[in-house]
Amino acid sequence: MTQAIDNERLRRTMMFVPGNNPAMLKDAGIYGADSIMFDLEDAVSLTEKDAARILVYEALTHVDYGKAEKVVRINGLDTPFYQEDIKAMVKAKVDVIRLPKVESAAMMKELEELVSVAEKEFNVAPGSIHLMAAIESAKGVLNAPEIAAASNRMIGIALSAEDYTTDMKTHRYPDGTELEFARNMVLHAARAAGIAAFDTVFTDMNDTEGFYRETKHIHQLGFDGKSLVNPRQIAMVNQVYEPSEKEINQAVEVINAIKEAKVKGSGVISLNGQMVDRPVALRAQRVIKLAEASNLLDEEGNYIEK
Ligand SMILES: CC(C)(COP(=O)(O)OP(=O)(O)OC[C@H]1O[C@@H](n2cnc3c(N)ncnc32)[C@H](O)[C@@H]1OP(=O)(O)O)[C@@H](O)C(=O)NCCC(=O)NCCSC(=O)C[C@@](O)(CC(=O)O)C(=O)O
Ligand SMILES: [Mg+2]
Repeated sequence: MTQAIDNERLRRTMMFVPGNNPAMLKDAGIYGADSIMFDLEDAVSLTEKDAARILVYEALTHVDYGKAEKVVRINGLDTPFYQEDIKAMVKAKVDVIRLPKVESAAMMKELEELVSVAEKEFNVAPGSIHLMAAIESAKGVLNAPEIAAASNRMIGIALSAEDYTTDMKTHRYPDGTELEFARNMVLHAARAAGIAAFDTVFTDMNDTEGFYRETKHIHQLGFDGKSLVNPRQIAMVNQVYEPSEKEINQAVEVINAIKEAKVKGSGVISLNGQMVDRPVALRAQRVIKLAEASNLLDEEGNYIEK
């Protein structure tokens, strides 16, 4: 049985941390990323795979990462490393295992099976380790809907544009046109399966303007957040996802109107002449969650200026 997945959890920022870098592993929790993604795959050279696995295991079992969600990107199913990776990460009770280069639901099912076996072997609560898939090829994009629905352990799927654009025989352009189809497929597949959607990494640390433009774009599309490679990117993503004063005040009004209607036993709510229905209420709840994460609400739940 899978343990409950918090689909409303904020996952704006999922920061890669190379698994072979002890200093980065030790400090990864201080930057305030919603999720920390320890990497055993492409940030680690072939000769360091075993050492990185041990380092990440030690970090997961000894370092306090506070409220951050702990994710590990293991090596792919076409490598000699993934079985040992799965065993070690399950034993360390990581929150989420991210499988790279996923092209089919069968790959996620294979991962699920191995995780279940490891949970038994290491006496870890059955169903407590959650999963996510990285979509990095044309085949993966076309199969995104079945991948997203492959397991009830899934928390989300992510687009990985560096490998994807290579597979598509192109590269990344500033306007991102080459990613639009993939972004929309990943997003729709995630939403249809009721899980989170993560946009790809942005690798030019000096192009702040380009990073801001891309983050605004994926926020508008509806992504939950982005994979990141550097702590300097966290504040900008949080800023883009921060609701405005107007949005917060409207959300507070909606939530208060719903509370009032409940007290009166009324099912239909009218706010300033507008009917408030379920989608409006759900959007308001998300705005409140984002406002809380940005410390923009006081104890009574009203907007406070920073
Ligand atoms: C980019 C750069 C070299 C820049 O270095 P810089 O030296 O200029 O960084 P600075 O800003 O100066 O660092 C200031 C302070 O922050 C510390 N710090 C920096 N980065 C930190 C971090 N990540 N975690 C914790 N700590 C960190 C640093 O140690 C220093 O600490 P201190 O000395 O104490 O002040 C560095 O960030 C870095 O290595 N990033 C991770 C790269 C990585 O993981 N790549 C693989 C994942 S992508 C991939 O595989 C493609 C993909 O698969 C993706 C998909 O699937 O989505 C696809 O296909 O698309
Ligand atoms: Mg990749």
